[in-house]
Amino acid sequence: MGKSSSVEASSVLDRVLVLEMVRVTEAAAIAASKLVGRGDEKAADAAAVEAMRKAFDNLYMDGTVVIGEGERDEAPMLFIGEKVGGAPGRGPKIDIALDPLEGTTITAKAGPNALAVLAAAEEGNLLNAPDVYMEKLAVGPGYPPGVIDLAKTPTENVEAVARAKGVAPSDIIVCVLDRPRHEKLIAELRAIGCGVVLIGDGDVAGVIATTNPETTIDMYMGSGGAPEGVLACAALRCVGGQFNGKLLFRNDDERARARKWGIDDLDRIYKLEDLAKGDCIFAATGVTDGSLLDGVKRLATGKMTTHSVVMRASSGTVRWVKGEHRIK
Ligand SMILES: O=P(O)(O)OC[C@H]1O[C@](O)(COP(=O)(O)O)[C@@H](O)[C@@H]1O
Ligand SMILES: [Mn+2]
Repeated sequence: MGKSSSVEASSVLDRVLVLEMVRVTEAAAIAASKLVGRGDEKAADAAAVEAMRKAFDNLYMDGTVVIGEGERDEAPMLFIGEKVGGAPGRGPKIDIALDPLEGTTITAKAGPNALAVLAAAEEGNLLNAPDVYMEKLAVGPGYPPGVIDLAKTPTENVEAVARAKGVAPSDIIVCVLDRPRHEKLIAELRAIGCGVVLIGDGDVAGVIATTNPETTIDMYMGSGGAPEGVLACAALRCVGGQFNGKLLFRNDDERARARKWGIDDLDRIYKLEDLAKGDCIFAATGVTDGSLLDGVKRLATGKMTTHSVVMRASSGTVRWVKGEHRIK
């Protein structure tokens, strides 16, 4: 663990068949899609979890969930530490970070950008992030290393990105989760003239949006789930971009959780490679239409379509996969 060279690490992931990961996110997205707009977040999440759990059985790997639905006592399936994959004790040892339904509320309300998501890496390469909040700061590819710095103010970060992009700070577009806790941040950004794209939920898609010029989003700022931070980092490792993240603790119980997962420095600012290092795979399937992917569509022809992406850090290959499935 940790000591293998990147060549060895790559061959470990090769054996898992990168493309097979898409079948897992497809299964979760299809299951959740039946609950789109039905107002039942829990049912949608449960459907995605169950389908993803089952789909893992078809993969030749000895997988361990390192980021999942919660701790063993609070999640019946896909809890942290759960073994997944069809070759326990035999197949390659893979760590899995997952969010079978990223955007439960979005799904319940039929909003944009709900995804089924997972990341896979060689054992030890994904941060075992506790289920606490994380302060996030991200920018897409093409900027000088270190252009963003969470130790600096939002204004300073916008100014640095604007300078590097050769535009005025007021030309910078920042994506932020629409939450009362972000009032001050939003006011600061608007005071310097930034465009603030407020999203209701789904910061995995929000962070990844910085990598796609078509979204016009330059930066991502604000706090959201730490597990979602690690998932987004796995994607940025594949397509480029920079990320800073800092765990936020609301009480001693959350601090104790972090220590339990081996996190000693509670004030650390994590960079991209601290959260997802070495080779890794990121896969996602759209549940509802969004900036990254279209959602699951049931057609009158008796077919349904899915849209997925699977990418890999070592090669930088990004594959867009359109699936056509028979409706059973
Ligand atoms: O809603 P909160 O507590 O602000 O948490 C933000 C987190 O919730 C989400 O918006 C949606 O998370 P779920 O997958 O649990 O529905 C994430 O994208 C984000 O990181
Ligand atoms: Mn989520």
